[in-house]
Amino acid sequence: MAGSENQKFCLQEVLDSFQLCLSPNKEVYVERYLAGWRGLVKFLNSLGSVFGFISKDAVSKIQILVNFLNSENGSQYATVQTMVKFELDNKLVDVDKKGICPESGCRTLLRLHRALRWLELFLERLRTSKEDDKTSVMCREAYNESLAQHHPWVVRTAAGMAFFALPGRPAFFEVMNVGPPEQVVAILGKAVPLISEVYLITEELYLKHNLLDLP
Ligand SMILES: CCCCCCCC/C=C\CCCCCCCC(=O)N[C@@H](COP(=O)(O)O)[C@H](O)/C=C/CCCCCCCCCCCCC
Repeated sequence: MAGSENQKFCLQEVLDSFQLCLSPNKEVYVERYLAGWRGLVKFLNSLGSVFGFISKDAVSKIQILVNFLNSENGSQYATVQTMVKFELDNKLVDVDKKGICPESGCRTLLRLHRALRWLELFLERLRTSKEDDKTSVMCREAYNESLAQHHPWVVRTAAGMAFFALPGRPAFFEVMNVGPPEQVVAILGKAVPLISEVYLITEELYLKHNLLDLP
């Protein structure tokens, strides 16, 4: 993973990772899920240092999960489903909010899972946007509908300031490195349902085990 966040962004790679992260029986492979996030972090890094605090947080959460994957219990972290079962069975999750296991796999993945909902909402807005629509507005609306509800004022304020630094839609599409706008829209048309499916599978699993508000 070293240095991979600084390589050139490729949306197709991100799409492939999220596609490959679903097993035939709809389990979510953690390694592929994280590969998708690493690709997104590359994109964020290419937008400039103003997004550094966001990228740093995402990288640290990816790293926590990579450490679990590389640990002696690594095989239990192969899919989100096996991770949830393993951590719950072994009381490694702070379900009673007592401050134990503050960095469990379940709570760490939950943070990325909530961010995936932001991504889904943002990409859907981008897909249906017009040439002079503002990416900062699309990003803020998607954030307010999702992640913002889980962030304290100070994080919401910092995020809100960073959104102003987003490039306009044409420059944004260029950084996406996919081709002309019609091609960007077409690839987004594939990406959004895929991301939505991964999100829904994880959401249902977390809901079933009452894990959606882990501290
Ligand atoms: C396909 C190309 C277009 C889209 C590319 C999007 C690239 C986005 C890449 C990464 C997204 C960042 C994911 C952020 C994860 C945040 C997890 C989180 O909620 N962390 C907070 C809570 O953690 P704990 O304290 O409980 O451990 C933490 O406090 C957050 C700190 C940083 C601020 C997060 C703000 C997130 C704003 C949404 C992302 C905006 C990116 C804009 C780029 C288009």
